[in-house]
Amino acid sequence: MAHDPVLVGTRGSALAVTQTTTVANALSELGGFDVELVRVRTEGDINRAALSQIGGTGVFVAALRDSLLAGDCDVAVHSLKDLPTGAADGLTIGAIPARADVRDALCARDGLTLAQLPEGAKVGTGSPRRAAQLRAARPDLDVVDIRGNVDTRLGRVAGLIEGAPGDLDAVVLAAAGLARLGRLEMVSEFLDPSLMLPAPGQGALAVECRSPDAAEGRLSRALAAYDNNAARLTVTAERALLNRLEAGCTAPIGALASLTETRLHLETVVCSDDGTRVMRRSAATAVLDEDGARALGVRLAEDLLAAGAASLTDLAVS
Ligand SMILES: NCc1[nH]cc(CCC(=O)O)c1CC(=O)O
Repeated sequence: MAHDPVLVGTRGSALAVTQTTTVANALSELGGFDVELVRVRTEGDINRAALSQIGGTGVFVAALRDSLLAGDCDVAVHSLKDLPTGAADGLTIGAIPARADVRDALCARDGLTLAQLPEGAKVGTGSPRRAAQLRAARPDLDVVDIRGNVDTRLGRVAGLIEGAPGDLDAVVLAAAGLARLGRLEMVSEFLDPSLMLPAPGQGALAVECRSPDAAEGRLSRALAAYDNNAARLTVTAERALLNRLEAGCTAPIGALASLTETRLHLETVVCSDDGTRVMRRSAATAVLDEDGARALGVRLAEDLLAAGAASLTDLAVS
């Protein structure tokens, strides 16, 4: 070998390894280099306490970033929705590949849809955003707070996974994660974004690298070729909105941008935790570059704040 392999950092969960393998193979193909996976154990994987007690989902990201900065890996692959919106010193997002299905999916017993779930049905989710929108759509549901990886969650649904003692009627998970794990057959309904607006960045991956490495060399060429313009613009708008609201990935906030040939459109929802109050807004721009996307997100966030969004949930707004 003329060159060392490019080291690709990943969390150890089945979903993370699947995602990272896809990314590593694509980069290898585009850049004509060998790749090697580096598994990084994160505090979020080791400590099963409530995420809010150990510093939010940022704990999944911090160890990967440390590993990048220490030179233990050359790129790290994250689920974009788990990546805090603030910049990390010395690091940059080198590529955002084409986005997978952005929707949330209901995985219910007996193939039931949301409308078909019986009154008072128990639906599991660990996400305040999903909980609030579920309650808004079906105030009678018993929304149960759950944690764990995708298979653990699916195992909580009665009769869904053989041998698992299901105690819930349904769970809500990201369609993208289920697809990557080959678990789409568990889905009883793909939830329309008009009912369940996804998390900012849902369905997208981020390939993070050291800032200088994004600018030159074999890795930068592969990253630039792997980057997808529609994914980058939509995710940039969604994250700019979240950032301006100074909210993290655990806030009851949904956002989804879409790109046509002439416009970038952004829709958002802010909910009270109990789902009794819901504020939905949208905006669009004809400026189809990253600055335009960022400006759109900021403008829509400010529109929300002016309309009193901070009274719905705990936004640390300035
Ligand atoms: N917070 C966990 C997480 N982070 C990314 C995904 C997979 C889907 C995606 O890439 O958005 C999931 C699982 C889920 O929400 O069901």
